Amino acid sequence: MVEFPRIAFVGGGNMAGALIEGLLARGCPPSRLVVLDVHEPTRQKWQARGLEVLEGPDSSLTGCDVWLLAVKPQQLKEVAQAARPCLGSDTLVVSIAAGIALSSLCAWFGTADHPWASVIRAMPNTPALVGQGVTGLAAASGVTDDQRQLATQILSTVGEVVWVDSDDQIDAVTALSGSGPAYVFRFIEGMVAGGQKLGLSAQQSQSLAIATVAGAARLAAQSGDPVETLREKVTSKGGTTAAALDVMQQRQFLETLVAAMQAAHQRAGELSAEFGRTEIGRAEG
Ligand SMILES: NC(=O)C1=CN([C@@H]2O[C@H](COP(=O)(O)OP(=O)(O)OC[C@H]3O[C@@H](n4cnc5c(N)ncnc54)[C@H](O)[C@@H]3O)[C@@H](O)[C@H]2O)C=CC1
Ligand SMILES: O=C(O)[C@@H]1CCC=N1
Repeated sequence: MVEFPRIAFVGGGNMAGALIEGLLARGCPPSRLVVLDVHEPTRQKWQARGLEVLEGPDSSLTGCDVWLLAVKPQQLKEVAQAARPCLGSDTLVVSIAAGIALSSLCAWFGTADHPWASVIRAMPNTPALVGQGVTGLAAASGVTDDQRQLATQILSTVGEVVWVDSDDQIDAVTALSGSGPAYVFRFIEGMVAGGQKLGLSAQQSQSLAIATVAGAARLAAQSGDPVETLREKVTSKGGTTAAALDVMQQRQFLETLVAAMQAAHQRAGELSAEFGRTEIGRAEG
């Protein structure tokens, strides 16, 4: 990125932290970043890193090119209502909140008659913290190509970006890669527990499990082979891997994973129904 845009993080918690650390690690000057957070220790933490911090919306927000909304879905509507008067004429609003639809965001930042056009929904994940994230993005119909490029530039500082065609698909992205690191961590926990049961120490099991997951992911990314082929290459006929995979199949490992993702997807829809109502834009429009 030639020049970093000025970005306001609305909510400076875990996920904003992953993105901020990623941006800083990639050379974004702290002076380009603003954090608005109601929690004083969080503000102090970012202030100590050289960022401008705000307790509530003010004109500093108006001067930012991008607002990156990183509060909980439950808080977003109220936050939008409070911050809306500070929008600049060209502010790009990027929300990472799970489940909150583009149509709600456009209504909250604009009015029922004139929804805010410049809204992007993004779903990053926590490996952003180490520059290995992946973010799914969908844009409201009024977003310009330059604004898409701006969002791509920001999120690609912390990993890959994948644009999808519709808002609905962001709920699927959430269930796959947004929540996905937790599935992988659970998988590693299981491998560590298994290693210990078989006589390895916790530390040995953890080193072996993490390196195996990281190495297998890299092989899948770099090899030209489909993952099915890679799996088959590990699995000798009548060997140890086949014995393990048989148990996984008997215990419906794949079906369990798919059902878990469906539950995450369903929860995204519920968050939208519970917290994505659009009355603010109507009432004040
Ligand atoms: N944790 C994850 O892996 C991912 C989370 N997300 C989304 O990111 C968003 C944030 O999640 P986390 O960072 O995990 O939550 P968090 O609880 O760590 O951060 C939320 C922050 O918002 C602040 N806050 C609360 N009310 C506020 C207000 N009225 N004005 C300003 N700041 C306020 C809190 O003090 C806190 O620092 C959520 O919407 C979540 O759906 C998206 C992708 C991945
Ligand atoms: O659990 C959640 O709701 C958020 C969204 C994706 C990851 N964490």
